[in-house]
Amino acid sequence: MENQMKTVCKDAPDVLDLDNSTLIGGGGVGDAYGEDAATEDQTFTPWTRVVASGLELLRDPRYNKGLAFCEEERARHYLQGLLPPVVMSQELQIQRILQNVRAYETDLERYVEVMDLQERNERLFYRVLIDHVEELLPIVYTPTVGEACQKYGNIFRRPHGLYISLKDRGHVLDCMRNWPEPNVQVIVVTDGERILGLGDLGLQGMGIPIGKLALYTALGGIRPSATLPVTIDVGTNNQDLLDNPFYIGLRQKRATGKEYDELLHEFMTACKQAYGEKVLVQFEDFANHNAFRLLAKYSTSHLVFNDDIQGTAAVALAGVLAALPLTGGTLADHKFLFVGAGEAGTGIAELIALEVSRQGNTSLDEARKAIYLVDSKGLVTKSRFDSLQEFKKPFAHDLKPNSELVAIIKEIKPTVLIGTTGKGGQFTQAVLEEISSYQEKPVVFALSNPTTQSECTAEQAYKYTKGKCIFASGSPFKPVTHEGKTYTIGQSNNCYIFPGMGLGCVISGAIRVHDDMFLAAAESLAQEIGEDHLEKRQLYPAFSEIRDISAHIGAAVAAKAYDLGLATKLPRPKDLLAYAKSCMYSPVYRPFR
Ligand SMILES: NC(=O)C1=CN([C@@H]2O[C@H](COP(=O)(O)OP(=O)(O)OC[C@H]3O[C@@H](n4cnc5c(N)ncnc54)[C@H](OP(=O)(O)O)[C@@H]3O)[C@@H](O)[C@H]2O)C=CC1
Ligand SMILES: CC(=O)C(=O)O
Ligand SMILES: [Mg+2]
Repeated sequence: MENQMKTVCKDAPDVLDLDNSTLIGGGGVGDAYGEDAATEDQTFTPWTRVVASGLELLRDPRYNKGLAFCEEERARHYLQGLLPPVVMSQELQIQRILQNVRAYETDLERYVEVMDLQERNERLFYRVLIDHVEELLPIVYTPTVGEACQKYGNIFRRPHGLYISLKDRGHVLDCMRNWPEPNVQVIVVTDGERILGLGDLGLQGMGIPIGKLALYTALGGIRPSATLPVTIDVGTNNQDLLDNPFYIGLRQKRATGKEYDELLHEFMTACKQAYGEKVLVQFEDFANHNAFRLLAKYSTSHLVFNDDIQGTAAVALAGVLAALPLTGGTLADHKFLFVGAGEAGTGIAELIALEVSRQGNTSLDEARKAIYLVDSKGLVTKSRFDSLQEFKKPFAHDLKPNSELVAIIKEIKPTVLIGTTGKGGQFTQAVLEEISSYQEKPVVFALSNPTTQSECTAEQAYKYTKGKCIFASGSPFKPVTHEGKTYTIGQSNNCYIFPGMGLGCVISGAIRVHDDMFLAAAESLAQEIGEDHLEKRQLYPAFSEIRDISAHIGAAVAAKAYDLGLATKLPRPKDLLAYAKSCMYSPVYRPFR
């Protein structure tokens, strides 16, 4: 039985590791409950292990099987009379759930239904999600999760995850200790300031860490009990939310400066205190003025990465690598134009430059020369150097200022156009016509999420380039038929990367995340694309294959961690892929004794 125990008393031992029946943080050997270690003037916690039964069992989502409890289990666990007489297989339960989900009129209703299931019967939730991932990913993830975050206060039913606010300063660790799971391995944390391309949603951004971690489990096989979604509430500058009576966060403007930094630091420190050195912390949907500096600050002391900067970089690089057989040439033969020069844009730009420099044995600066950025003020040029944010400076070119995208494309003639603006519709008809006027097979990625913020739709991309482009998007689009040929739209979304990245870190016991681990993840993902995919211009594999793909990515990431001396799980398994697969959580019902 997984234990639910936690330290609630200052004088009691710090961390219980009941799997090993040893005490970490004080006390004698085998003194798992801290009784011997406590002196007479200290209080200690009277720990008990309880076996869930009866209604408690039915109400515990980790163990509940609903109507799937068999007769013997019902008898043994005091469930008789608490359930209707029918015993239903998990397969039939899945069919019933799907029928209900499909009957709703809106995707938001489907979201509420599916997330309710997560709160009721965790294994059934993951079984349905894994077996029907292509249908349900757009519900639990982009685009629907965006709408859910916008309306989170209104659809709020039960708390899920950890809410840490400015009010908790000085006792963040206590908040973390209130979380019932002692063996957390992956934390996804946001402060809600840049939720997808929807801006500042404050505490309502919580839907994102919850959704991302559901994918860590469903796509990457991380145990649900090892995942912890966190939202740090420092207020919001979204006036509509502040005025909304149903808003669930602090009703104040965002804290900044020292106040912000101290809370974040307390949180980062508490992560390690509560879960040890090797807990993976994924920064998610922070605004870029915090994202880059938090990543720089904590990447040398913690196992952290920023999904929007680094995860996105790996998935986009994988897509470009996969497109090379169609475009011809090598990565170094391409010229890249990024429209949107923030976390996603410059993150991808840097990883592409790193890959080019590795492949060609050239310097990073040399590789960056083929990469151009456009931000809200126009082309990133040397003339703007002094006022540019640090992360844009390496890509400033000696060109004249220009804020007109078609004119910029005319001048630079990129072969790869990548949108990461968070602003829908930037790839207009004129933009798409221009890039296809000189390029036989332009690569066009519209990466902004959710669908409403996409730089163009898949249909527009194929229509305005007259079927020439090789297109991918951040949110899902249905296949497009243009002049009799049907194109499958690959979803260039970091959800292809972070589950495998997490798996790789966990199975190797990695202590730090290194850029080479993202290169390894990108190369592994690109290898999944074969001629049959390229025939349909599909740059990413089907999500139905994703668990196997995550295992491959996990093995590649772990291998890199071992090669770099960053892995602590020794000896290194001989067959990392088999090991990765063997570690993955599977949500089949377990028989209870
Ligand atoms: N597909 C995927 O996996 C991912 C997609 N994304 C999506 O990418 C988008 C951006 O995210 P992120 O990079 O973190 O956000 P940032 O805020 O860090 O960056 C946005 C960038 O877009 C620029 N911009 C805004 N409006 C325009 C415009 N009209 N023309 C040109 N540039 C413009 C901004 O300019 P300025 O610097 O001047 O403000 C900024 O450089 C979001 O929609 C997000 O959902 C993000 C991560 C992963
Ligand atoms: C996918 C993602 O992380 C984003 O849009 O922010
Ligand atoms: Mg994100």
